[in-house]
Amino acid sequence: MSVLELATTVVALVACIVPLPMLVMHLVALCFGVRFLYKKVKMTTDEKLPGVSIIKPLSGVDPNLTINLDSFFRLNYPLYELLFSVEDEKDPAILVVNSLISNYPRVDARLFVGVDKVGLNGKVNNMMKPYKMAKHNLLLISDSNIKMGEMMLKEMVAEMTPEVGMVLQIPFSCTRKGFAALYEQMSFGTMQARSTLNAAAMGFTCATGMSCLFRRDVLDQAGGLAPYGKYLAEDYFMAKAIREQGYKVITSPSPCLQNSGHTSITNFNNRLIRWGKLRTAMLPHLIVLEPLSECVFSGALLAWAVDYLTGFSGLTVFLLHALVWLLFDYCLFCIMLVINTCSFVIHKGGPLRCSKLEFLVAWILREMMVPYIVMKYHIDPNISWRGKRYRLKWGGEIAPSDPTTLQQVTVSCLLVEQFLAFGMRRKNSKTYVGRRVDKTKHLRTIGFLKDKIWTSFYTQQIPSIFDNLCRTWFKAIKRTQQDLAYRLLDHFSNLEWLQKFKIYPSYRTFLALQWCRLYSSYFGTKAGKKLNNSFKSKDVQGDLSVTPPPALLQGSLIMDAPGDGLHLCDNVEVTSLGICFGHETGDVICSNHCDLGTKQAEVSQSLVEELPHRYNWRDAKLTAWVKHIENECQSCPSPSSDDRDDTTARRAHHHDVGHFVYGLPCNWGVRPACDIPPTDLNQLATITCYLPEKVLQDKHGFRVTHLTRNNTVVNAEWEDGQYMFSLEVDISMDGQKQNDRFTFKMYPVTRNRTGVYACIPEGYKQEEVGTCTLSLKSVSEPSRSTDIPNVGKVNENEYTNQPEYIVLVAACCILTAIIVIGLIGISIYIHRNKRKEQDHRNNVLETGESKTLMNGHTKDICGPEESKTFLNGHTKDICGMAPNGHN
Ligand SMILES: CCCCCCCC/C=C\CCCCCCCC(=O)N[C@@H](CO[C@@H]1OC[C@@H](O)[C@H](O)[C@H]1O)[C@H](O)/C=C/CCCCCCCCCCCCC
Ligand SMILES: O=c1ccn([C@@H]2O[C@H](COP(=O)(O)OP(=O)(O)O)[C@@H](O)[C@H]2O)c(=O)[nH]1
Repeated sequence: MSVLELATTVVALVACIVPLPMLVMHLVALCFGVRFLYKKVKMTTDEKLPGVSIIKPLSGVDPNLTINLDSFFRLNYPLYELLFSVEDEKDPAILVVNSLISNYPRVDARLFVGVDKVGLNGKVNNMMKPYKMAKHNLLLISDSNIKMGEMMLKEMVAEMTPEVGMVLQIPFSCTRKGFAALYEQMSFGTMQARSTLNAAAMGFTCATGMSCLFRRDVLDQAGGLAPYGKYLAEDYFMAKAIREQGYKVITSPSPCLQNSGHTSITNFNNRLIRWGKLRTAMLPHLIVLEPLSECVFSGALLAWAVDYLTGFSGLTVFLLHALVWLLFDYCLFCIMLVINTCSFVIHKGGPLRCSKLEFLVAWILREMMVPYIVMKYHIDPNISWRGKRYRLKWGGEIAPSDPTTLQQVTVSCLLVEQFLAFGMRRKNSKTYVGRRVDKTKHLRTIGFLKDKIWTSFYTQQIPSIFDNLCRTWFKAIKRTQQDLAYRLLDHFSNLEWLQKFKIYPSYRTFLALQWCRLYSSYFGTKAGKKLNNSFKSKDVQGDLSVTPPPALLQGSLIMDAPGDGLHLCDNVEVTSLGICFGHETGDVICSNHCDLGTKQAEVSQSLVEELPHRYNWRDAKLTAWVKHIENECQSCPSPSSDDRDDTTARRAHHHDVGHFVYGLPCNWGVRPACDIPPTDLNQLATITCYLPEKVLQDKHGFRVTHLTRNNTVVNAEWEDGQYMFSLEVDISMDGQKQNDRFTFKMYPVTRNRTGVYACIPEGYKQEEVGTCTLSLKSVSEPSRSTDIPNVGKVNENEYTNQPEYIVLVAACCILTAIIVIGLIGISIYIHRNKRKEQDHRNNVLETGESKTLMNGHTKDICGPEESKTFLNGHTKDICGMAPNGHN
């Protein structure tokens, strides 16, 4: 046996052992899980309970934020205070918190705005103010996406015995609608639960800071909260410090229920990738241990080892291993559902909320994702978290990340916006950068203007690509669109030159987003990168991020090819247009931003007629069109006197004229309307208000009224340049105000909530607005049982018939089929090779090439068994074949 063979055999033997600790881990998780999660907690009487300060660091809103925060106002605990904190005064979460605080005047709750920067970790910075101001010694840090059961705080405090310094909740998640939510819950209920339960059983510090209660004085002895700002996994290091003070860190039997309103598989995988990066940076041995603790890797290793050592089919071993693993995971998941998720009623051995098939599909999908996730978190040390980017160092400390902080992203958007608005001309040259890329499929150059004008992107054929990229981009910086829009809006408002465009304030947000969309898709392309580089090249003078240098402002420009805006958003149609005139001084005056008002339909029509020709315009046609617009603009009233500069306009030459055309929502002048799709009882309803752009431009407030009960459920007032919302407790903002519409979520839908609604802007009468009706999809209410309230009950069909789910099932089936076929193919190939080898050996024997055999030399022909036969002088059955070729 060669050294290599020997080494391989040793590795194979070790590989055979790997599943054993995993088997132990599975068993420990099951046994400990049953014993631990079902244990009866000894509660202290209310009078003896210590006060608790609950810190809720918030950053942005999601559809479930109101329900999640609301659960903290309803805790069954005698003495506690709620300390909310946000970094940014423009954070929409402020609206949610304020409305809850006013709904629960008897709960001691405060909101802190602004951070105390003690490091790079945004969460720690955000928590510093409440940490300093907390009244009680027991502190509970609880993430924004956590929904708390009424009794959970008591349960956690009950575990806080004198020798304990920190009590953690095992991460789990609420049962929510959709396959992505099942995927998330299944992942927490299997792989993560296995590790955390094992860690708890064996006394490891497996701190997850989503929900952790600790003694402030103990942490203060270790320097307080501030030192943890330098880590991203502050939870792990805080737990470590508490242990080092001689206190125990233990786990509470009630899992922490994450209940984010945005569930998507990609989002969740990105979270896993982020966490994986943190764990392996602070505990490098997990680089090896984590993959080994995954079914796919340990199964593959075992399959190979068994095949190598015994020749037994690796595929069979792999599938059997996966089957056993699946059964363990299934049992653990059932155990984790000990809490009838989110109804907060102990429900022993809770049933699966999905069919076994759905569980299987989610499980297979997760297992198939594992190699991708593991690979991803080893590739890139940069981390994006809630709009901030960090670079991880070994040991767990963080540094500012390489490029693309939010600031830079914003600036890049701005670059595009300037690029779009002003065209891009190299200094002292007639060549426009845009021409270099006009051959790509994303771009078109308006025929005859080619030499002068760089046109915008051709979006007609790729709106969905734009959308996807845009979404990815927003996700990457972990900001809601609304959130980002606020920032951009802010940024835009400060640009003097942009103000000259007189873009309606409410509409700027939309434009900002569209520009960013363009940015994200365009600079993602090869051509875009080139272009981006030329932006940076020294050919271009001036600091583009501030104000365009005069040299760039001269000449023709076009902001958007006529009609392109139409395709960026479903409900947008070109109704407003203006003309920018190049001025002798190099300044740009964009005048005649004409409110087309009643002419809207007419002008839209004329544009629509132009659309087919828009890339083949002749000079004369353009001139005619410009004239037409000018005439239109002269005849319509301007919104304000400084809005027009007709003198300059008329002075300008046509070749200096560029057109900017942008879309306004179709319902510029139409009456306000709303929409509520039919919803099941106890489920989530979506109320969408469609407000005419005019209303938004004039900064009217509006209210959503439940006409059937004559009750206003949402009140939006325009204050300090933004809408301030007062929402009923079961209503939350969707967080995605789109252009002319606002979406609100109502949860849970009760019978009282059904009926007719209207979104009524200030100054409108009820009769002037459209109404919509919240009706129930299914009439029958889910059955109630006495011991298990139906709050957490999920409709049996909840997971089915969803496109995402069906696509995933299909994808899983196809992938599984490919893998199985692939493995079978490999097995057949190996088998055939073995057969060939065998045949070859036999041939060798037959043709007598191996005369050595007769002399008793056996090497190189057969294995040891056959050799023996030969040595014994038997000529039969050598290598399974008689020398004469017969068996
Ligand atoms: C051959 C068998 C070997 C077995 C090896 C076991 C490998 C363990 C595998 C996975 C560990 C999973 C740990 C679960 C935690 C998952 C969540 C997570 O990673 N959270 C981190 C980040 O949390 C967020 O950070 C920002 C903060 O603000 C947020 O609020 C947080 O939620 C968090 O930092 C995690 C810390 C725990 C790391 C310790 C992991 C040690 C696990 C050892 C368990 C081994 C037990 C079995 C031993 C045989
Ligand atoms: O820069 C940040 C990042 C996070 N958080 C808060 O930290 C908590 C955890 O954030 P997230 O849910 O994104 O973390 P995850 O659980 O995904 O690790 C939430 O309450 C956030 O509002 C914050 O205040 N500022």
